Amino acid sequence: MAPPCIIDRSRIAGAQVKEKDEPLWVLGMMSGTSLDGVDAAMVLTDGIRVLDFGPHAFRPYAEAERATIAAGFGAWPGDPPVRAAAEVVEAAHVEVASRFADVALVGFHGQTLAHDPGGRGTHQAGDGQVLASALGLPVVWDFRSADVALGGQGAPLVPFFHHALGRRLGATEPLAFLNLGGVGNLTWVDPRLTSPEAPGALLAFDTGPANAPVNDLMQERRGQALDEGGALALSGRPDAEVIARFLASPYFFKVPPKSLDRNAFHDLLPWVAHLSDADAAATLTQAAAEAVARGAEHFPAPISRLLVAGGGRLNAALMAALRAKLPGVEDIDATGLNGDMLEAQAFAYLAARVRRGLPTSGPMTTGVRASVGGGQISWPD
Ligand SMILES: Nc1ncnc2c1ncn2[C@@H]1O[C@H](COP(=O)(O)OP(=O)(O)OP(=O)(O)O)[C@@H](O)[C@H]1O
Ligand SMILES: CC(=O)N[C@H]1[C@@H]2OC[C@@H](O2)[C@@H](O)[C@@H]1O[C@H](C)C(=O)O
Repeated sequence: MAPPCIIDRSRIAGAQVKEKDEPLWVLGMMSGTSLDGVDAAMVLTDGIRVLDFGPHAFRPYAEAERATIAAGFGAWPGDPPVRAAAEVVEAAHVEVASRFADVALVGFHGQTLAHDPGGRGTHQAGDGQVLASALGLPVVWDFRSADVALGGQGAPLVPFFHHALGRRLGATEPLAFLNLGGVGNLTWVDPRLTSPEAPGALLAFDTGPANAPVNDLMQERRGQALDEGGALALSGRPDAEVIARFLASPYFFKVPPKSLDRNAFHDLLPWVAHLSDADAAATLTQAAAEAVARGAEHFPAPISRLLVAGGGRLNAALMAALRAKLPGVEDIDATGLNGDMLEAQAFAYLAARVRRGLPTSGPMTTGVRASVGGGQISWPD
């Protein structure tokens, strides 16, 4: 059962009749591939500029909730485990959203259970109408389907937000944003171009597995969720043969835009089965950095700053491996942004774009044929 909603409803009616281009406080929520929990963050935005950042919260999944969602990995709408997974996702989001006041609009990503853009499509568990009814707020959700329907990868979607951030930071030359979640994704941005839709403004794609393989290893060998700080990886040595085999994977020879399912590199663990815990962790961590370096070869022009967001930036072994391979690697927190909340903030920004009818992806971010606005809006009953 969702807790009572404390959202200030007196403000909502006003928000809904506001001019579409007026800035709104939007609550964005993301449940990422690592299944640690729900990130929620407020952004003041008109869907073009990022004007301010508001409060944020993290709502971890309990062990039983995580197991229920994980049982739905690989499942498609209508498959038996999906209903239970979606109910957990919806309840957790309602619970965390209820902690915020003065929300005018919600951006709800949901939890990706399966992603096969060239085949069955993409599937995020969680129904935006359930949230809209429970919260009494308009909710933008189902951000990826329209892009996939038009031939796009449906991911990554954060790049239009990265473009807005590049401009907010006052950058005057190309820079890149790297997200190190369960999967990695990289966005090259030219902030001199005012619109993310302008040809040459962006190039984005998933780099490969980031934290997911090392998390899986830690779970399997040590019963731990992650390699805290990268300590285990730092005590080992990467295995060159495994790295070479990894880099021979067909994914690295695909030209971007391209995207990955969390489990796309599931076969990595058997490849390190013969290694000690430390060497296996070092190898999987190095592999994530090598994948990013391969990705950077696709940049249309050199960059001097690579801003790293996502939980992987807290892994010292991963950051050291990246710095050894690429110039300009910085923890994005050093710029004043919040590397833990970037994806949640992105879905706030994208929700504001959907509300205004603006595109959320384009040929150079998802490979979609033409710029497209994903997302549907559900209204409170
Ligand atoms: N202190 C830490 N030390 C090492 N690794 C960490 C630390 N904190 C987080 N991580 C790693 O970051 C992961 C979580 O990152 P994040 O929250 O960015 O992923 P996500 O949003 O769930 O995934 P995705 O971006 O792929 O959807 C954890 O599962 C862990 O592997
Ligand atoms: C299908 C899906 O949910 N993909 C996620 C995943 O996690 C990271 C990477 O793979 C990225 O493509 C995407 O998430 C971010 C938020 C995005 O769409 O930009």
